[in-house]
Amino acid sequence: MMPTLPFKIFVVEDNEWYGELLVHRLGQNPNHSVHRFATAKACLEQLGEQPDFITLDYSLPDAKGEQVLRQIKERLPGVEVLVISGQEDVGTAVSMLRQGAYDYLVKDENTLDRLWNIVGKVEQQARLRRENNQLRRQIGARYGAGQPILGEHPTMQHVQTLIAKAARTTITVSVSGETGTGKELVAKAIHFQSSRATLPFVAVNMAAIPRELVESELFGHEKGAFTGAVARRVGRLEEANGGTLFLDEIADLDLSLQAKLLRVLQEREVTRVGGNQAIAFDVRLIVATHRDLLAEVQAGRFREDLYYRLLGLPIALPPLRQRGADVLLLAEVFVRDFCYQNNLPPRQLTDDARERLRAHPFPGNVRELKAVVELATVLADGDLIDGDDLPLRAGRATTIGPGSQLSLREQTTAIVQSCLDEMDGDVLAVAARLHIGKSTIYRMIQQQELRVS
Ligand SMILES: Nc1ncnc2c1ncn2[C@@H]1O[C@H](COP(=O)(O)OP(=O)(O)OP(=O)(O)O)[C@@H](O)[C@H]1O
Repeated sequence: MMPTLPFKIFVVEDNEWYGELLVHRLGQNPNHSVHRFATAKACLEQLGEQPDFITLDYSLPDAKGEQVLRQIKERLPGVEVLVISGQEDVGTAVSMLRQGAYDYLVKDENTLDRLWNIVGKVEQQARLRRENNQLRRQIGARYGAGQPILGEHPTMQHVQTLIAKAARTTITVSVSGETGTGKELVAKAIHFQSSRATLPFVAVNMAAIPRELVESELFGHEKGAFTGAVARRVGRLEEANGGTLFLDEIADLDLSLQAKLLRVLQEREVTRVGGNQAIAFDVRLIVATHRDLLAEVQAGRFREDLYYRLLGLPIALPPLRQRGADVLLLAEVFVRDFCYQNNLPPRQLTDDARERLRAHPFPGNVRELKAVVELATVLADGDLIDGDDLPLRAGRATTIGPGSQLSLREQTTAIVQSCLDEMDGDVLAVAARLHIGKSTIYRMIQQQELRVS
């Protein structure tokens, strides 16, 4: 049985006698916590208290009902607002209901009874919603939504700190890192640690959708908008409403669509393809890319204005080969989980297997490591997983030198990093050894190209 939280009601009514009457009636339910405000301003200032229900007098001394309702709905879209008016006016009633009011009552001898019934109904709906949310949270935690991000390397600890900070607000987050470094996992972690955890998490991979379909996938379309649009389709943005939209491989978005996305994000309204009605939405945006987005901007392939709109809080995931002993920690957890899920007796990595894992560059990062150790677990004959059981392919060359497939910039970073590691993070000594400016090294550290353990 879930605990019953008090049902918080705000009564906004400037007539003191009538306001107290409402407070008294609503306070007869011991589970109600009722507060009265005589002005719109006083109520709006206290919205941070997250009321569950608001009764709003249409004619307040400092604002009209429409204005107050709009401001309440902008800040707390989920709260139900009941408008109470001194006189019957069908036009006003319709307009308030259109703006999202729950109901419209005229002050008469039946108001208190009708109010009591309405509050009872809203309270029951809110309780069911809370229970539903709690169950979804539990299911989410059990079935992967709350999958932990493993890693003890300082760079990964820093990532964890940034995730926790990002989760506290709705700031846009841009995650970067090579393929398989865990960008989607980070996006999910932010979502499931945030207050939106029980609302949708919608992931869209820009690289996976045919170019001509991206627009309707994101923004939706009306029936008949184009050949093949046989029915109306809600876009992914609308689908994510209230929750989080994760746009993976954002650098693959066409320039023309970049302009449209920017407009939609700025206006917080989307119009389906072939439609003419703007639909307001509220989503937290997380974007990811394995490319250097700034370089894409410089090359003219990504709009600068969109880049700044999306940058928000940047989280850079280091490649697995730069996470030291994390590779072993991850490997052991993957082996243990795989054995458990497949009813196999527990299996251990031999020293030889551990050494080979440490030495492998893992161009496919954590995804590759997981596949490798899971296959090795299947291939191993006994309780031990030996080096020869590991299907390690000669991956992308990461060595430094003329034959390397790394870019000049990546090779430079690798050289400076290895010197930094060797010299225990002594920037001045590294600068002297490599004949480069210390500020260059500090800048690379600040931009998280280098790490100092
Ligand atoms: N730190 C980690 N701890 C545990 N599992 C991880 C970690 N990082 C990645 N994984 C796992 O590795 C796999 C790949 O992760 P994910 O899909 O998040 O990577 P990605 O960077 O989004 O990849 P891509 O660039 O190809 O889209 C997933 O199975 C994920 O659960």
